[in-house]
Amino acid sequence: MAWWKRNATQTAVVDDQSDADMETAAAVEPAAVVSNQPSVDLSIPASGPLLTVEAVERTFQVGGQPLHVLKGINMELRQRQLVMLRGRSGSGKTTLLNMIGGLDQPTKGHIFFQDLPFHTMSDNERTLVRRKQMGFIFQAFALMPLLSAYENVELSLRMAGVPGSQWKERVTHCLDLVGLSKRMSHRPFELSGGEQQRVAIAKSIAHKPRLLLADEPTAELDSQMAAQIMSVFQNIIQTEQVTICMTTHDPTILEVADHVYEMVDGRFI
Ligand SMILES: Nc1ncnc2c1ncn2[C@@H]1O[C@H](COP(=O)(O)OP(=O)(O)OP(=O)(O)O)[C@@H](O)[C@H]1O
Repeated sequence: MAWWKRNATQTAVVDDQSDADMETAAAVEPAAVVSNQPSVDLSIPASGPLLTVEAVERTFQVGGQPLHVLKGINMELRQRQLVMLRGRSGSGKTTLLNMIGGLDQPTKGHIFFQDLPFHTMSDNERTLVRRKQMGFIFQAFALMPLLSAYENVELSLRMAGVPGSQWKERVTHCLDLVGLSKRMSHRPFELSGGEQQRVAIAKSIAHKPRLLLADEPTAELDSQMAAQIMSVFQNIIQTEQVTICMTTHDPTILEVADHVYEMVDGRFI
C-alpha cells in the first residue's frame, strides 16, 4: 500500500492541534521540501502529450526479495483528457500514480512530463514541478479539519506562492466551480462526504495545475455523489484546461473517461 494510503482510515475531524499540525506538514510537503529552487523550465506547449510513460518498471525489495509491481507500462496523458486507471486491489495503480506525480521514480523506463525527464530529475526538481503544475486529491493532501472550506483552498494558494492579492478571487472562483459557494465558511466536519471531496477538488486546482491526479476520489461516496464528482471533473477539464488521471474500482463511472487503462498484475491489458 502506498505511503499516503496508510492514513486512509483517519477520521477527518481532529480536535488536537498537534494532529492538525502533522496534517499541515503533509499537506504542505512540496513547499517545505524545496529550499534551493532549481531552474526548471515549467512552460508547457499547448499541444502534444502532457505526460508520457515508456516501458516503466518498479521493483520493491521486500524481505530481501524483489517484488515486481510494475512490469513494463506504456501510456500517455493527452491534454484536457480524463484518464482512468482501473484494476483490482494490489494491481499497481497507486504505484503508477506515484510515478506519474513524480513522488517516486521507476526502477527502469522513462517518464516525461512534457519534455521534463522525471526518471532522471532530482527530488527537488520534481517537487518544484509538482508544486507548480500538479494537483493531488490524495488522502495525504486531505483537508485541514480546523479550517473552513475557504481557508483550505486559500492554503493551497499560499503554499504554491501565489500572491495574496489573487487569493480571494481565485478561492471564490474554485469553490463556485465545484458548486460550494454557499458552503465556504463550513469546516470539513460540517460538510457531507461529497462536499468534502468537492472542497478537495477546489483545493487541488486552485493554483492552476496542468495535471490533476486523484487516487480513488469516489471510493467513499454513494453513486449519486460519485456522479457529481465526475461531473465536476468534466467541468474543470473544460474550464480550467486541466488533464485528470485517476484510479478507480468503480465500473459505473468508466463511461465518462476519455481513456481507461485496465491494469492486471502490473501490466495493462
Ligand atoms: N513501498 C512499497 N514497498 C513494498 N511494496 C509495495 C510498496 N508500495 C506498494 N507495494 C506493493 O505493490 C503492490 C501494488 O500496490 P498498489 O498500492 O500500487 O496497488 P493498487 O492497485 O493501488 O491497490 P489498491 O486498489 O488496493 O489501492 C502491492 O502488493 C503493494 O503491497
